Formats: sequence, C-alpha cells, structure tokens
Amino acid sequence: MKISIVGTGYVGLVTGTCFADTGVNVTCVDIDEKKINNLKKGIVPIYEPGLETMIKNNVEKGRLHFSTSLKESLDQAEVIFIAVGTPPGEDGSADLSYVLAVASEIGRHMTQSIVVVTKSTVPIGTSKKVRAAVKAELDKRNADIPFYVASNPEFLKEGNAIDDFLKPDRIVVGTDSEDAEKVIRRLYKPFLLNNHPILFMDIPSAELTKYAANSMLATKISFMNDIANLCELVGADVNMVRKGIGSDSRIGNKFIYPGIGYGGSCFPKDVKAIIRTANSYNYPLRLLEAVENVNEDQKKIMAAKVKNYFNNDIKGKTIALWGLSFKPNTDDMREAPSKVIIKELVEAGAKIKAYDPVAMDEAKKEVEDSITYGQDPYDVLIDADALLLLTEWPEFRIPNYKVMSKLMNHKVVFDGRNIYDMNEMNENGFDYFGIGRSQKEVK
Ligand SMILES: NC(=O)C1=CN([C@@H]2O[C@H](COP(=O)(O)OP(=O)(O)OC[C@H]3O[C@@H](n4cnc5c(N)ncnc54)[C@H](O)[C@@H]3O)[C@@H](O)[C@H]2O)C=CC1
Ligand SMILES: O=C(O)[C@H]1O[C@H](OP(=O)(O)OP(=O)(O)OC[C@H]2O[C@@H](n3ccc(=O)[nH]c3=O)[C@H](O)[C@@H]2O)[C@H](O)[C@@H](O)[C@@H]1O
Repeated sequence: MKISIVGTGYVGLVTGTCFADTGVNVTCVDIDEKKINNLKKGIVPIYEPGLETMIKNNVEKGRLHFSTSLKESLDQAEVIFIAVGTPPGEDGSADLSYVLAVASEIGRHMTQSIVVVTKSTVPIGTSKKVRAAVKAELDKRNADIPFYVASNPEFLKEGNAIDDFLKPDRIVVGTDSEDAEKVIRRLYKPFLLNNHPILFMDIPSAELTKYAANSMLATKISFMNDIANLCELVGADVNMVRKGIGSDSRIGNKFIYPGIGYGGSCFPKDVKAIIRTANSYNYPLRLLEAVENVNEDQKKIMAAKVKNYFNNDIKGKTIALWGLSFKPNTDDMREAPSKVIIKELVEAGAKIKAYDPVAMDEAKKEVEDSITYGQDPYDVLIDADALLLLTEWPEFRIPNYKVMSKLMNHKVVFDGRNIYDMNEMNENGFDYFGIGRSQKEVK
C-alpha cells in the first residue's frame, strides 16, 4: 500500500513514520525545503522522544520517503492525508488556507482515484470545502477521476506522540463512502490489535469530535485551576482535593492537574475556534468562554505571586526559570505560558535567567531578547532571588538543596506544577509557593 502525508510537522511526521512502521510505503511532503532536505539527511526538525530512531529505521528499510513534490507523491498513492497547520485567524476561527491549498494541489495533479483524508484539526464543513477544492481543479482540466473525502482527526499529545499514535484510545473516522471506509480500516488495522476501537461516523460528527475532545480536556484543566485558586483562599491543598475527586471513576484522575494554564498549539487555538463556530450559529458557548478566561488569568498567577512575595518591587531582582516549553518532552514553545510569565516579570523590571533541557533554541526565536540562558539548571541559580518551576521536566524533580542554597541569593521557590514537597522545601530553608496549596504553611 502506498500513501502520502502532506505537512511534515508534529502530526504529519509522526503519522507518516508510524504508518511506515507497519510496512506501508509512505511519502511525507512539505513545502518547507529546508525541513525536507534535513529530513533526507536524518535531521529531525522537532524534538519528539523516539521519533528520530523510528524515522531512521523506516528510511533504511525504504518505506519512508521525504519530498517537496506533492505531485510525485501522488503516484500510485491510495490515500493522501492532509496534516498541515490550521492556525487561528485574527477572529479566532481556524485558518483553512493551508488545507485548501493542498486540496487544490491534489485536484491539479491526481491521476488515479484516491481517498483524501483531512487529519488537520478543522471546523465542521471543511471536508465539504476540501471536496469542492479538489473537484474544481479536476473540472478545470476536464478530468473525471473519482475520489473520496474523509475526516480523521488526530488525538496524539506532543512528547508522547508515538505511543499515542501506536496505541490510540480510539480512532475516529468520518466518511460517507464505503470504499473510503474499507481503505482506511485496512490502513489502521495494525493499530487495532489491542481492541482499540475505530469509530466510523458521518463527517461533521468526526470534525466536531476533535474540538469537543480538546475543549473537554481544556475544561477539566480550567476547572481545576479555578478550584486550586479557591483552595489557596480557604486553606485547602489542591493536591488532596485532586486525589479526592480523581478517585471517583466518573471523574477520573487524568487532566486534573492545576498549573500555570494550558498552552501548546492546540487547546488555546481549538477552544477559540469552537467558540467562534458556535457564535456563527448564534449559540454562545458560555462554558468554554469561561474556560478561556480562567486560562488567561491563570497564566498570570505565577508572576503575581512573585510580585506579591517581594512587596510589589521586583525591579532588578534576578529570577531563575526552570522549563520554558509548554509541557515536558517537547521543544514546542507555541502558546507556552512561560512567555506570558516572562513578559510580566520583565515588564516589572526583573532580570530573567532561564534553563530548559530542549526548548531554549525555540525560545530564543520567540522570547524577549533581554533574558539570558543557562547551561544547566544550577547555572541559572547563581545569585538568583527566586526560582520558578514552569515545566515539569523529569530532571527538575529532585532538586539539590545544598547546591541551590549555596548559589541562590534568596531561598524561595515558586512551583507552577506542584511537583515539589512543600514540607521538604521548608525543611531545607526554602519558602515555597505552589498552585492551590495553602499559604499558611509558608514560613
Ligand atoms: N501538534 C499536535 O500535537 C497536534 C496537532 N493537531 C492538528 O494537526 C494539524 C497540524 O499541526 P502540527 O503538526 O502541529 O503543525 P506544524 O506547524 O508542526 O506543521 C505543519 C506543516 O505543514 C507544512 N505545510 C504548510 N502548507 C503546506 C503545503 N501547501 N504543502 C505541504 N506542506 C505544507 C508546513 O511547512 C509545516 O511543516 C493542525 O491542524 C493541528 O491543530 C492535531 C493533533 C495534535
Ligand atoms: O489537538 C492537539 O494538538 C492535542 O492537544 C493536546 O495535546 P498537547 O497540546 O500536545 O498536550 P497536553 O498534554 O494535552 O497538554 C496541553 C496543556 O495542558 C496543560 N495541562 C495538561 C494536563 C493537566 O492536567 N494540566 C495541565 O495544565 C499542559 O501543561 C499543557 O500546557 C491533547 O491532549 C491531544 O489529545 C490533542 O491531540
């Protein structure tokens, strides 16, 4: 079987590599020549654990190819996945220009019947537009070639992408044709061996499922952030409350970790987009509007805690940051809450020294020039007046109190992910502030 994946980003590259791993012949296509040239040399553009080795293996076996030519990739391909970006437009709606440009290109170059699958996250009705864009190009050249469209949203998480793709909780496919269903079922069969279901449904339902899933997860996070803030006021510990509610199987213990607000390329964008879609039907999604508002406020909470601790005067203070990426195991800085926190602190006159195991190169492209970067976690603690833990990378989990005490000017830790033991911090002489943990225990 031969397939093509257009868009070689987080989703396209992982999708292509995982399909190649099952023996399918895959061509990953991108318009970014540098990216494709690098991939041909074995240089992977993103940090995703396990991906590099898997790519290398499949390239060596001759099953995984990289190209800038969509036209060439179409040769004998049975399925083509569209996995390009759908960034938010100015009004919050998803920008479909990349998706539709690919659809038109498919129509311009296809020579045999093919299933066109949209894997990008797209609003309801997009598959219709994809179908129309392909058809318009076929009509222009009087080509009567049958083709099918399908929607196959992706649910992988960055940092755990390969595992999520190989062992999905479910695969969602929206289609209106039995022929397309047959081809897609065959392609996904290797991932269904452990009884993970493949759910076929109508196309609008598949498209909406993706937004509903991300919105539900974002809602859980904002809910817990709201509860965490209440915990601080009433003297409760959100870690306890989280365990207390998470052990109710109806609620579940996943995605209820409070923190510094959800970030990344998807939750913020997708919550905005579904609100926008609903508004266009004159149906305000009040709950999700609140989810978004809580999240915006939550991103500012750490900076507020720091300012409050130093009596609203952090001018000239040196603040050390551990972690910059929006979550561990990725170098992705898109919508990272760290960017909001840095902005707030810099505006108040603080000097920032940051360390992240992999995201510093990405951060340098997006963050204030005034901040400096360290070689390792302890490097940034030299003369620091405070440490802020922003991303829960494993290497930050067990801090070396002796070294910290020696290096830091002032012993205070603000833990944006609640990974530290408050008592242990206090016993080692550190003032400690987590998220949603009673301030009473602070010395
Ligand atoms: N990043 C993630 O974890 C997830 C993303 N998604 C969705 O998947 C889609 C892709 O997201 P990412 O992989 O993060 O995007 P990305 O920004 O990492 O990659 C998109 C790629 O598409 C390429 N591209 C743009 N126009 C093109 C064209 N005409 N022809 C060929 N290539 C083209 C770009 O050069 C870029 O390399 C988005 O809709 C996103 O919402 C869904 C699930 C997870
Ligand atoms: O559509 C997408 O792109 C993807 O978006 C998320 O995946 P991702 O953004 O990679 O990462 P998550 O692990 O979901 O984390 C998102 C944000 O929420 C935050 N988060 C997550 C969980 C939690 O309990 N608390 C919390 O604050 C993380 O720190 C991070 O900033 C979804 O989890 C994926 O299923 C989906 O495919």
